[in-house]
Amino acid sequence: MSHSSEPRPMTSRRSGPLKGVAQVPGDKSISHRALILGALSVGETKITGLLEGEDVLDTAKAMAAFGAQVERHGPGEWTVNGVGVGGFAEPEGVIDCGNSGTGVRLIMGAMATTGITATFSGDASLSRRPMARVTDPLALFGAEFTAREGGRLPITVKGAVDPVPVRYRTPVASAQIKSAVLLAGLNVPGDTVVIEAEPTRDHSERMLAGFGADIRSETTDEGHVITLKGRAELRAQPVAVPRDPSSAAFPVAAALIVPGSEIRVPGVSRNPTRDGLYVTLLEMGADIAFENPREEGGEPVADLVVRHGPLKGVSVPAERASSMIDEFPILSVIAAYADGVTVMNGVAELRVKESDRIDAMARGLEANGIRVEETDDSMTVHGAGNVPGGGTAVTHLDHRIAMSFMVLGMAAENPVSVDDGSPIMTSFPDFLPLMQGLGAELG
Ligand SMILES: O=C(O)C1=C[C@@H](OP(=O)(O)O)[C@@H](O)[C@H](O)C1
Ligand SMILES: C=C(OP(=O)(O)O)C(=O)O
Repeated sequence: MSHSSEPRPMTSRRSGPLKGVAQVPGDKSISHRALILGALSVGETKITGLLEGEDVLDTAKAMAAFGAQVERHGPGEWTVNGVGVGGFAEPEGVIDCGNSGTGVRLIMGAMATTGITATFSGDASLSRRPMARVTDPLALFGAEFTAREGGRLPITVKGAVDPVPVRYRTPVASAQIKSAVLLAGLNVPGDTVVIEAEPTRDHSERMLAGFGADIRSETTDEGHVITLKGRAELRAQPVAVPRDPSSAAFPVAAALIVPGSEIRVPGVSRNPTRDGLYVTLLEMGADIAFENPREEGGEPVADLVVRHGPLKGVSVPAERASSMIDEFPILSVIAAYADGVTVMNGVAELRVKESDRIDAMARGLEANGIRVEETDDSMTVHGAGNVPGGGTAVTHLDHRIAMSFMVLGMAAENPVSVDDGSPIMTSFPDFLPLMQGLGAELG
């Protein structure tokens, strides 16, 4: 589902106190993985709470194109009857991954060690993003690639017929690179090893173990080392997808900045590899309680209770970046309402997301009266406690930029607009009604 719809301008306005319960959607990272591992398993995988955003629906279509039987039974309820590790059929058409870096990179990994050929494409945003970061390690298994200039999509992958195991150190902190290599390693004789300097989100490792793969993670002098035994047989498993902490960040941020707000966000994943925003918000003095901590679908979850209150600027250390990599756009909005300066360090990866997120946030915040400084790998927001607003931000096909500026407007002196809110459908299809239901004024 490449993003071809007409641009949808949106505006948000200063809102009264936000109140109520925000039922945010299922986790996007876990939803992709549930569909892919379901397709690589023998038997029927029942998924509940699947995110039905465009990114994940594109992965569902891709799994069907590779031969899995993928069916929707009701909201968030899906089944996947898999073809087993190594069982992918050659797809007839081009695999269009739309706006999704996770989708295209993980699926390329999953098919790179099967002896089939497939061509992948994406929308204008995905076609600008670097793919050599996955095609380089996948080539070590013996797969071959034909890419557009600069290693960009569209890319044709000729899977390795006799793949060899790989030991790979990721050059940047990226769960997508790690996951692509591990998924490729499933159909390889012997151990595939991924070494990362800093641990990144570990949903692939958790879910692979749940589906019966022999996988272990350890911290050694080399770093965080993950070892997967290949030629695994995956067994279908039920997957209950927890709610997405990256999506929860938007109503949470809105409640923190709109005076008088108090909201509840139930069942949000508190996986420590995803928790950096919440650690940072507590350092800023945010009033957030984590109630009923429990385990759901193999992930720690809690109910968040969030109240408006004063916030102060902080310095976010570079080591925390990977545990909140998608939350810097919304953190920069919260920082605009805080007292003092917020510095975000070690965030160079933001430049190669759906947009250059440092540039997109800096330009949009400036257009709304906020002072921002940037370097190659940092961003500094000067909070003054109030936001003039009145500007229009350009979203560059980036859902998180669109939602961040919609939240900015909810407490600004003047309305805040975006040129195109349609990319929100990739990760948070109910964003608009959910925020309106809490009392936010946007549309
Ligand atoms: O593995 C994943 O599901 C994701 C990993 C991150 O990307 P990188 O691996 O490029 O850091 C993140 O930004 C993306 O939204 C989802
Ligand atoms: C970076 C993101 O997703 P992806 O890389 O899957 O496009 C995101 O959702 O913020």
